[in-house]
Amino acid sequence: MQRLRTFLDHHCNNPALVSVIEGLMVACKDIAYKVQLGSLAGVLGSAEQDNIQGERQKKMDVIANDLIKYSLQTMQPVKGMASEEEADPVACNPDGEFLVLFDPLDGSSNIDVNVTVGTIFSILQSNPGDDPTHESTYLQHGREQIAAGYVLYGPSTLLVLSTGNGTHMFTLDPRVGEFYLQRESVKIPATTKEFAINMSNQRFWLPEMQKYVSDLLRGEEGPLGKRFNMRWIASMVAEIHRILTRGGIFMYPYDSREPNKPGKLRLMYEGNPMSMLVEQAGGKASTAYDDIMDVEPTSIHQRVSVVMGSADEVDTVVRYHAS
Ligand SMILES: O=P(O)(O)OC[C@H]1O[C@](O)(COP(=O)(O)O)[C@@H](O)[C@@H]1O
Ligand SMILES: [Mg+2]
Ligand SMILES: [Mg+2]
Repeated sequence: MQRLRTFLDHHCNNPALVSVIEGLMVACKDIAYKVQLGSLAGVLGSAEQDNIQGERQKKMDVIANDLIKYSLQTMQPVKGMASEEEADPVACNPDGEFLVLFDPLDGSSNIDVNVTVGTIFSILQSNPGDDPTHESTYLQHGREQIAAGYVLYGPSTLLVLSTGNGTHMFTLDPRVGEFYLQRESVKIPATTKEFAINMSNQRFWLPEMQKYVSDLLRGEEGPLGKRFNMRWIASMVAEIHRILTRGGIFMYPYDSREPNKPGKLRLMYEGNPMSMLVEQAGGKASTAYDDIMDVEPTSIHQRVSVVMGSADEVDTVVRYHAS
């Protein structure tokens, strides 16, 4: 079995990037340990405060954010960071070369019911002279990511990673504290019969999305000509992991509940890194109109409509929106 470090030494010819990924994994192993202990470590429940997005934080959102933040601040190659749980970017080493954007705990509404959550991260190259306290420093297209990944805290702790050369899965052996290669160059099947969407928002979707989902629900009797199965975990990391493992389509589209926002999920630390992992595995990632990684970033907490997974099914959704 190949250790993460050995794999990275062979597949990533950027030692500074390897050291950042390894440093992130030290923090993520600590998060995994605390998530596993749960109430025994006193980490469940609400933090009784809201984040910048007006969402109530869980204790574990704050703990995970602090663990990653403090570890990035000690890494020489990291110039700055932006997090879902931080209103503003945080400066690290002014001479660093990388910017790290992250969602410290995705799906955190699941933490109190012992369902899978995860950490999502995106790594960008910084330009010399850029100010790490300025939001504009971080506003690069998804295509410019040099690495993206997530760590899944489920029955096993997994790292799913791309440095631009395929998407690879690693499993943590908690007995020795090492990640080992589980699957190299995963491929998402182009077709699927499984979809994931929060159906309770149906009446708020655009008519095009309503039409697609209602055709899909008609199964083999409808125009899509096949019977679909549905899953909704309310944890994007867990849904994308299922899709990377066996295919499927995941959607959190625009809806009219907050008409001025393009969607619920965040572009810079949810949409973009997941899009890179999905595309590197042969899938597609769209807003229903354009590729997510081509969306022009305007703020670090920007929202985006998300349709990603099996390529043929994403194409079908885009066709419904083109007509
Ligand atoms: O509760 P809803 O509206 O179904 O939203 C679920 C979605 O929200 C998220 O939990 C948002 O992420 P956070 O938990 O990091 O805020 C996604 O993981 C998930 O897909
Ligand atoms: Mg999230
Ligand atoms: Mg989160």
